[in-house]
Amino acid sequence: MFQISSELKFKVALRGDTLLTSPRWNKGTAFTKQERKDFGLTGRLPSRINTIDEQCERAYDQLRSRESPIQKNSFLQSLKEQNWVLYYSLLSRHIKELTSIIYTPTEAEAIENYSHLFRRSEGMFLSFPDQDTMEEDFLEQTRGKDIELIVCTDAEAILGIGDQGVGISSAKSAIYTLLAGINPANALSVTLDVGTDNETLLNDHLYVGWPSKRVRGVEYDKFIDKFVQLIRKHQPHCLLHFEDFGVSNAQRLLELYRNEHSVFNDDIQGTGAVTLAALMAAIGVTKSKLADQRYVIFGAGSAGLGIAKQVRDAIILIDGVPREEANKKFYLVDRFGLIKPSLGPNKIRPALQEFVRPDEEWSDVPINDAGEVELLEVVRKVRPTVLIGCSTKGGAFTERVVRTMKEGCERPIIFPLSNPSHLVEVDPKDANDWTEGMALLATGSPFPPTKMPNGKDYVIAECNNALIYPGLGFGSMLSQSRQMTDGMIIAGAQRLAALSPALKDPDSGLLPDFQDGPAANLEVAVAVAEQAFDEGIQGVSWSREEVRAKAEEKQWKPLYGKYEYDEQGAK
Ligand SMILES: NC(=O)c1ccc[n+]([C@@H]2O[C@H](COP(=O)([O-])OP(=O)(O)OC[C@H]3O[C@@H](n4cnc5c(N)ncnc54)[C@H](O)[C@@H]3O)[C@@H](O)[C@H]2O)c1
Ligand SMILES: O=C(O)C[C@H](O)C(=O)O
Ligand SMILES: [Mg+2]
Repeated sequence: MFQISSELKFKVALRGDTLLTSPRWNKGTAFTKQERKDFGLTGRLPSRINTIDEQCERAYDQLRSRESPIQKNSFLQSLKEQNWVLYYSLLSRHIKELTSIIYTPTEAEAIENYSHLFRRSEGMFLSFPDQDTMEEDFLEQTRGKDIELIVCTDAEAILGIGDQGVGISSAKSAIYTLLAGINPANALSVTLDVGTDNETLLNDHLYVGWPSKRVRGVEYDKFIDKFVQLIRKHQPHCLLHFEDFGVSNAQRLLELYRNEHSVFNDDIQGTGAVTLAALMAAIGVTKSKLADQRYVIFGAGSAGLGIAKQVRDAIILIDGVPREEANKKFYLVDRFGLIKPSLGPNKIRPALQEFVRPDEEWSDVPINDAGEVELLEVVRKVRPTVLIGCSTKGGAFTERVVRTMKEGCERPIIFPLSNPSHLVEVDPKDANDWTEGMALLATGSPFPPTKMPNGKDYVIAECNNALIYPGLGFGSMLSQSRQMTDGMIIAGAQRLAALSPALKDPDSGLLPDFQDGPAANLEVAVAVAEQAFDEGIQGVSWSREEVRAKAEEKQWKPLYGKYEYDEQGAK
């Protein structure tokens, strides 16, 4: 339980209703008698003074009275708008249960219904038609603030549910606070509204975003560039986290900006890192090496390519395999089947080039009516030891695919990572049954444990980038590195893999449980910051030995401090 710390003291300049309606400073019934007097609250609050424990108990009771996950999500969203300490304190007490409510999978439903559930805006909205005032609008909200983190999205590829216009995903930023202790006052989520191609939204008169087709091409690039340059100018030290951009922009934008600023693409790098950690744990169980695996990746979008590159880089670094040879261990399959040259340039993004398989290799393999090599045929020929799904195609790993894979290897490593839950490529229970309990499994959304043939529970690891991106980001913010390098990301993944419960008990989950997300992300952050020192790119004056202490000291905790009224104080 959190204690009220007598050490935390704040000078606050808000009074009365403005204080009660500030989620950052509001304490509700926890304001002390003295504070009520000093801040003009005595007549505005009922008499009894509650502790944070009592407030959490009340809020949890109210939450439980909501039946469906989306109702609970709305309740928690309101709570966040009222009182940050109470919101994060409640989440911290029930991390596993409530992460699935504020984040994956329930957030998908909240995002899809964003315009209808809309009550109060959160974060920043920068809309294409208002780009002339972008700088003023940005400064209006950020002037005088120390913004350490900006999570931005253009919402073209939200989870696996596609283009959601301004269906904001502020949960990513909340997870930074919950799992890595980023001060919510120093974080900002930004929606870059460049329109939407989602017809349902365009035809919905309650849609709150800019009701226009998506801007693309040069105009889009200029708009994004204006935003990035604004950040470089006014918040040069902040981490810029890109989330859920469309496949044609995600990798491109990352490459464009990653050497200029501390930029991070979660779907590419966060997913690559958490999947690498889960794979390291899996090969720890099978006592093999990353370089010994044959990888089939189904869905060659941001996540699929991010995973391929991350694992390939680890094979080079850890197993000492040359790049060309490492590339050959991967088989990428997308909506047009196996990625091979005869698909033509329109179906192969330039970023995929390194992983294109030669046509000759497949001349003896059956093709479908469209001339494509389907997943089942790839699995038959390759006999993969690792099968990863990030395709948004629920159920794509059919019984035949899974059983065929099992024929080719003793312990198939199967990670159906598409979110939300209904898009999972295979239900882990089925994958477990079809492989007689031999599969090593991890999913993107949370799933309950499944039974092994011996009656034991098998824990399904949640291989979601939330288990690592808060730590990666925190490590970079802590060390004030101007870049998030590949070395920093691999260091974070290795640290997470070392925490795998499966290394002690092979029937345990491949990754730490989400309940342990804060501890895991702290370890990741420490590893990342230490690596920044090793690479000599830290921007701080303290030493590498102090990393852990500095990390612990910097973490924001959901605690009420003592307030003193001061006209020059915080607002
Ligand atoms: N577990 C995690 O941490 C995590 C992280 C990122 C993404 N994801 C999930 O992975 C999925 C993809 O995300 P993304 O960011 O890469 O999206 P994306 O749009 O960049 O990529 C999706 C890819 O899947 C392909 N695809 C679509 N339909 C297909 C089909 N029927 N068969 C084969 N391929 C098909 C698309 O052509 C595209 O290349 C989403 O469901 C997302 O929620 C999970
Ligand atoms: O948001 C998530 O749950 C993970 C990932 O970023 C995704 O796009 O699915
Ligand atoms: Mg994402």
